[in-house]
Amino acid sequence: PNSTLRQWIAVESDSSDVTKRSDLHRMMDMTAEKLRLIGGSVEMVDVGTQTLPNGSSIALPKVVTARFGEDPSKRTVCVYGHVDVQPAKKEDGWATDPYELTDIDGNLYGRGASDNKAPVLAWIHTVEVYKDLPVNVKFIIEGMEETGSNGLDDMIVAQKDSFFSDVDYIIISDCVWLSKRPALTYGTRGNCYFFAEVEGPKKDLHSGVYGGTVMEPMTDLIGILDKLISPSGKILIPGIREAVAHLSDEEWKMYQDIEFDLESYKREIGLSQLMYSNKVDLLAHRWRHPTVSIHGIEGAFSSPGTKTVIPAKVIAKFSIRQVPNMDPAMVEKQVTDYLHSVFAKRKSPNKLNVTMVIGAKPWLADPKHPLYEAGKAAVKRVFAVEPDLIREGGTIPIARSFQDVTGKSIIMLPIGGFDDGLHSQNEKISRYNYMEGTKLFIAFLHEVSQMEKH
Ligand SMILES: C[C@H](N)C(=O)N[C@@H](Cc1c[nH]cn1)C(=O)O
Repeated sequence: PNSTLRQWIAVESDSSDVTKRSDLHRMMDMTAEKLRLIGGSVEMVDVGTQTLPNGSSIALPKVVTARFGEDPSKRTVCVYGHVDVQPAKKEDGWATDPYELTDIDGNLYGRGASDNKAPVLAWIHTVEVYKDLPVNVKFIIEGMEETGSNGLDDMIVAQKDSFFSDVDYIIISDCVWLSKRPALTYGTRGNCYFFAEVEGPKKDLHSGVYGGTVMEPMTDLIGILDKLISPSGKILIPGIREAVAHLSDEEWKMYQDIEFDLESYKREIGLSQLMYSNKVDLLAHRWRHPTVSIHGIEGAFSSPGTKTVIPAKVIAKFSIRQVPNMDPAMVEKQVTDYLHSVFAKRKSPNKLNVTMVIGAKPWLADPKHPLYEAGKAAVKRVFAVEPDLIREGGTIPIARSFQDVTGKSIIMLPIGGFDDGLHSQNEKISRYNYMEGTKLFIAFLHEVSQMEKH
């Protein structure tokens, strides 16, 4: 099974870098080809174009759909996944080439190994090994998940009464376990991703010649970024914290019952102190409270060495993970108004422009739904343990649209390990998780076939 994964990892299908768009198109072709090879009825759906910040447009990667089986007496599940990846360069600190699958001590390293190429392949292998599928299986595989699933919302709306009409349940395996214990996931945070641009002089300036005479765009930018969140994690944007759904006693109890060791969590990420020192607070702030993260500054000097320049234009990239009952449109207004008011106090002649480029909603399911009973039974069959019922701090932008538009129930069935390093250096999936995860999917399809119709 590793040879296809090796070929897939070798494709730099980075959806955030438009210069890699031909690789992404190739990745979608390879996905379609693989599904065809194992007997699927495959389509590549054109979802239009993407408008770039400079106003030009480029083709979005096609969405791959596939169908295996059309037996009306069987249930139909739809597996969603993605084959685009986050950026990665060897110089970021990878021990191996991120685009060459490398097998070390039972771990398969490579960008996209866990997020989400191996889980997608595990589903494909699941369909491949069944001689007679116990349920009909559909696939919907996209190439823009990492940048907000551009084009997919419209496609779902358009295909609600066609592709989705006979689908009973949607399955997503694009997340990871919380610990070494297998897990079922019933919630994800959403994400509002912002660009804040501060523009000043018409070109970069020598900091010795001009420093002290001009108000610097970078100083303005750092000044306003510092007003987004306090050092203790309190979001300072008015209205954000007020919208957050209250933590119920039942939820508190669920978190309390989860086995989760803060010391190993610290060890895993290499920190001696966390924002919260008790389990419930920590899990709640990972899963069901919003947070602000600052990702980078375009236009800033970031190479090794020294450069004494005042950058003329800098663009900060930050995002707010959001939760029920926050709303992206509201967050966009709250953040934009707030940053402009903070900026105004600086009395700077520079120009601030704030734009929200991704507005993905959070998703929450009922973990008491029978689909989760099927998931528990499958986990017990393969791993001989009860799974943790968890939420995911990350975002699967399309999850909420699947729920709202199609009205179908969704389960997230992760197979990635807690330490897979998604979006980070040395991303991997273990052979154990990949192989046992495939068995889990095989068992899960059997359990779904035994479910009463809901
Ligand atoms: C959970 C999933 N594997 C993932 O990592 N998704 C991305 C999607 C995203 C959100 N904003 C931009 N991309 C994530 O949570 O960062």
